Amino acid sequence: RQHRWRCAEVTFTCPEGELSVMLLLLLLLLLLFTANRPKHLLIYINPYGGKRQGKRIYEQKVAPLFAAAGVSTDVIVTEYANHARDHLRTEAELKKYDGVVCVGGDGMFSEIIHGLIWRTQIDGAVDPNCPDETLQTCSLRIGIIPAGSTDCICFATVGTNDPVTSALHIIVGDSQPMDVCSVHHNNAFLRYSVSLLGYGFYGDVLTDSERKRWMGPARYDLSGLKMFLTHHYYEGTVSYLPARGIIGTPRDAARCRSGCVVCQHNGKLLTERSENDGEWRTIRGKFLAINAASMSCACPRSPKGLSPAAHLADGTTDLILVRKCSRFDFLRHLLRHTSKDDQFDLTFVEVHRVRRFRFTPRHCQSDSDLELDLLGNASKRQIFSQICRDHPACGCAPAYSCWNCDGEILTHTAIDVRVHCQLIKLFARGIEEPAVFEDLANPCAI
Ligand SMILES: CCCCCCCCCCCCC/C=C/[C@@H](O)[C@H](CO)NC(=O)CCCCCCCCCCCCCCC
Ligand SMILES: Nc1ncnc2c1ncn2[C@@H]1O[C@H](COP(=O)(O)OP(=O)(O)OP(=O)(O)O)[C@@H](O)[C@H]1O
Ligand SMILES: [Ca+2]
Repeated sequence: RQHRWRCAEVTFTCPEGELSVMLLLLLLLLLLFTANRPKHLLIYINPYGGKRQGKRIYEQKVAPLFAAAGVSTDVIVTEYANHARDHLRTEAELKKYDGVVCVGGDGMFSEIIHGLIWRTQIDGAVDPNCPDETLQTCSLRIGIIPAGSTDCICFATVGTNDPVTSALHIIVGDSQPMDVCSVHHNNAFLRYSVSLLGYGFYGDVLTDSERKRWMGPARYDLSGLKMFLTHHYYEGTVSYLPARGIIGTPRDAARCRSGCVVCQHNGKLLTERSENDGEWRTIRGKFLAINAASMSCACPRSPKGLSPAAHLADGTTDLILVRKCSRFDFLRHLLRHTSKDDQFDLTFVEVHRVRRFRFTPRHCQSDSDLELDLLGNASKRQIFSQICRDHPACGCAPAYSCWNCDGEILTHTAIDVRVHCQLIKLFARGIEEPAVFEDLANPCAI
C-alpha cells in the first residue's frame, strides 16, 4: 500500500531431492547473472539529519535486511558536514563497490552526488568548471535511506519515505536514471541540483530556517509562514533555452512513472541532438519566486510537488516564474500545491520546460546600469533598497534574495544553469502506478 514494500518469506516444497537442488541452483544463477543486484556497498550515515535517527534507523531496520540478502557493507558515520563528499572525492576506493548509499536527507544525498560527479569528471579528465563541457555519467548507483527533514528525492523516486522500502529497492538492484543541473557563475562551478533551485520565496525560507535547525523539520513551516507574511519580491532578468522537439509539457495530466516513456524518448533524443538548438528567450520583471524543478519535488508537504508533471530523467527542468502579486493570490498559488487544482493556472504564474537558463538580479544587470547608479541617475527606490540591505531594521524590501539549491544556500545570485540528462542513477524504479500493485496483490488477476 502507498508504495511501501515489506519482506515476505515464501516456502517452496518439492517432492524430489534432486529436483529441489536443481531449482535452488537455477534460482541462484538467475540472481547472480540476470538481476543487477549490488554485492558490496559503501554506506554513509548522517547522525544529525532530520530527527537525528539515522544511525538507529540503519542499525535496526536496514542492516538486518542487507545481511539477510548477503550484501556486504563498509559503513562510515559522518563526523562533520561534507565528510561524505570529501571522502568520495579523494579517498574512497570506488572500484570495490557496486553502489553508494546515504542515510539522511536531501542534504546528505547532495553531498554524495557532489562527491561522485566531481570524482567521475576528474577521473575522466573533464573540467567541471566549464559550463559547456559534456559531463561523464556516474557508473555507481546511489541509494537513499530516508532520515532527513524533507526527503524529497527519495519520495519523488520511490513514492514513499520508508527505510525498509528503500533498502529493498537497493537489494533487488533497481535502477532509475536522473537529470542533474550544473550551476555556474562566471565560468566557475558552484553546485549541482537535482530537485529545486529556488530564488525569492524558497531561498528566503531556507535562509531563515537555517537559523532554526534545532527545531528539526518544523523549521520549514515556521520560516514558510514568516516569509509568506514578509512577502518580498525581487527584480531581475531570466533568460532561458526552451526544450524543443521533446514530448511532454509542464501542464500535462500524465505523471513521470516507473518505466516512463517520456524520459526514455527524450533521453534518446537529447543524446543525439545538440542541446544548443533553439533560441534564447528573455523575461524581465518583479518576482516573488523563481523556481526550477528538475523533478516533481513531491514530498509529504506537497504530495504532487512543485511541478507535478516534471520528469526525473527527460533532460529538462521546469522553470516556474511567480510574478509580484497580492498576498491573497500568492496564498492561492501555495495552497494549490496541496490540492488537485493547477498551481500554474493563475495569471501571475508562468511555467516553461527548459534545457538551460540564466538569472541576473536587477542590481547587477549590466555595467551601464551600474554606471547610471554611480552618476546619481538611479531612482530613489533603488538607492533606498541598496541602503536598506545594510539596515534590515527599517523593514523595507531587500534588493537580493539567494538561491535555494536542493536545500543549500548558494553564494551567488547571478547564475547559469544547465541540465545534464540522466547523469546519475539511483537504486529506485520511479513511482509505480497503483494498478500494478492491485494486480500483484490479487493472484487470480495475474
Ligand atoms: C498554506 C500551505 C501551503 C503549503 C505549500 C507547500 C509547498 C511546499 C512545496 C515544497 C517543495 C519542496 C521542494 C524541495 C526542496 C528540497 O530540495 C529542499 C532540501 O530538502 N527542501 C527545502 O528547501 C525545504 C523547503 C520547504 C518549503 C516549505 C514551505 C512551507 C510554506 C508554508 C507557507 C505557509 C503560509 C501560511 C499562510 C496562512
Ligand atoms: N556529522 C555531521 N555533522 C554535522 N552536519 C553533518 C554531518 N553529516 C552531514 N552533515 C550535514 O547535515 C546537513 C543536513 O543533513 P540531511 O540532509 O541528512 O538532513 P536534513 O537537512 O534534516 O534533511 P533534508 O535535507 O531532507 O531537509 C547536510 O547538509 C550535511 O552536509
Ligand atoms: Ca527533468
